[in-house]
Amino acid sequence: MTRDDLMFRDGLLNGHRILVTGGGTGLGKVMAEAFLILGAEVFICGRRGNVLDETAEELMGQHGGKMVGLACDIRDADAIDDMLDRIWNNGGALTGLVNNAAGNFVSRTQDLSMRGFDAISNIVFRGSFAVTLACGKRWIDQGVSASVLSILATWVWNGSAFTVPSAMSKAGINVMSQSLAVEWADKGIRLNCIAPGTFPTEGMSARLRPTEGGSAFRDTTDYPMGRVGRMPELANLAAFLMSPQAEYVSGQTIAIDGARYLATGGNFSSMRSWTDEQWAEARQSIRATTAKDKAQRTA
Ligand SMILES: CCC/C=C/C(=O)SCCNC(=O)CCNC(=O)[C@H](O)C(C)(C)COP(=O)([O-])OP(=O)([O-])OC[C@H]1O[C@@H](n2cnc3c(N)ncnc32)[C@H](O)[C@@H]1OP(=O)([O-])[O-]
Ligand SMILES: NC(=O)C1=CN([C@@H]2O[C@H](COP(=O)(O)OP(=O)(O)OC[C@H]3O[C@@H](n4cnc5c(N)ncnc54)[C@H](OP(=O)(O)O)[C@@H]3O)[C@@H](O)[C@H]2O)C=CC1
Repeated sequence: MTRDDLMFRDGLLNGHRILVTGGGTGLGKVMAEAFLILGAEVFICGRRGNVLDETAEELMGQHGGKMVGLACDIRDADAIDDMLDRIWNNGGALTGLVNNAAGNFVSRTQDLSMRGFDAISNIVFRGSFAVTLACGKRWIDQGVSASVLSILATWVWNGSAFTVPSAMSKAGINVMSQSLAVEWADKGIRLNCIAPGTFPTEGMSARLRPTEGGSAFRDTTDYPMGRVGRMPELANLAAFLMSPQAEYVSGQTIAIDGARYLATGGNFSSMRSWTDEQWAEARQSIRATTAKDKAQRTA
């Protein structure tokens, strides 16, 4: 992304300190980059320390500023507290949190074990709540104003076949955000959500279109605009919601999907025609991706 991709003035986020969970890759990385360009000090967390370090180095090399990678598994409340202590003790309070980290894979629901359900919901539902709560307690104690942005999916409105644990978890975070927007409004804490349509990333393609390799998302015939999302489009919306100029916006969930959800539902219902063999192939491919990523985890 270049400076010209952003619609905001220089220094829009000067003085802000923002944590992006899952900020080492994909959408989180792009949002972290936009915040960095606009002057924020940015913290990114994830379980693969090397990925975080590479991202922080790459983006500071391109744009200057300060980005810090912190290895942390958001399923672990103690690890979250340690991470926040390190941030708070090195320069003060966060002023923003982006709940972006997620786990997901396509599966027929009858093929899921409870551990499979937990693998997703403990990151998306429990993990996002845990980080929001840990930050919220600190902000309320110290009287700090802050903005929380959670990255959902359009299926919070219509569900999503074959990604049921993710749909349930994202819907939960949607309701959390609406609830806390009211409960914490007089503390100066705002909560909003973005429901992105398709923004191709390695992490998502490998788990949601596991058998298509590089050809996933090349066919955009059922996309009303004839294309998938462009990363700077998402980054601009995120920067707007994180900026103090958006102070009166709270409790909202904004779709950015080129009207696809309105046209087609925007989810995975076409997988109803998959055979047992296709599901077995998908599962094998997803497992191989998870094993490769696990080998790099440091948290
Ligand atoms: C429009 C697009 C919207 C995008 C949304 C996104 O979120 S994109 C974001 C995409 N990015 C990411 O997802 C990034 C992060 N993702 C990850 O870390 C992994 O993909 C994770 C979510 C599996 C968690 O890892 P982990 O180390 O916690 O998990 P583990 O390996 O220990 O397995 C735990 C259980 O899950 C079971 N199970 C696993 N696969 C399948 C399957 N295909 N089928 C059925 N079950 C499956 C496995 O069998 C086991 O249960 P068992 O057998 O013991 O009863
Ligand atoms: N790409 C798309 O089209 C869409 C994406 N989304 C949402 O956007 C967000 C980003 O997805 P995307 O960029 O595509 O996928 P990625 O797989 O690139 O991003 C997920 C990130 O979350 C991190 N993460 C996963 N589990 C944990 C954990 N327990 N603790 C800390 N970090 C964790 C991963 O790092 P690590 O494995 O190192 O921990 C990774 O950096 C997700 O919330 C996703 O649901 C929503 C709609 C569409």
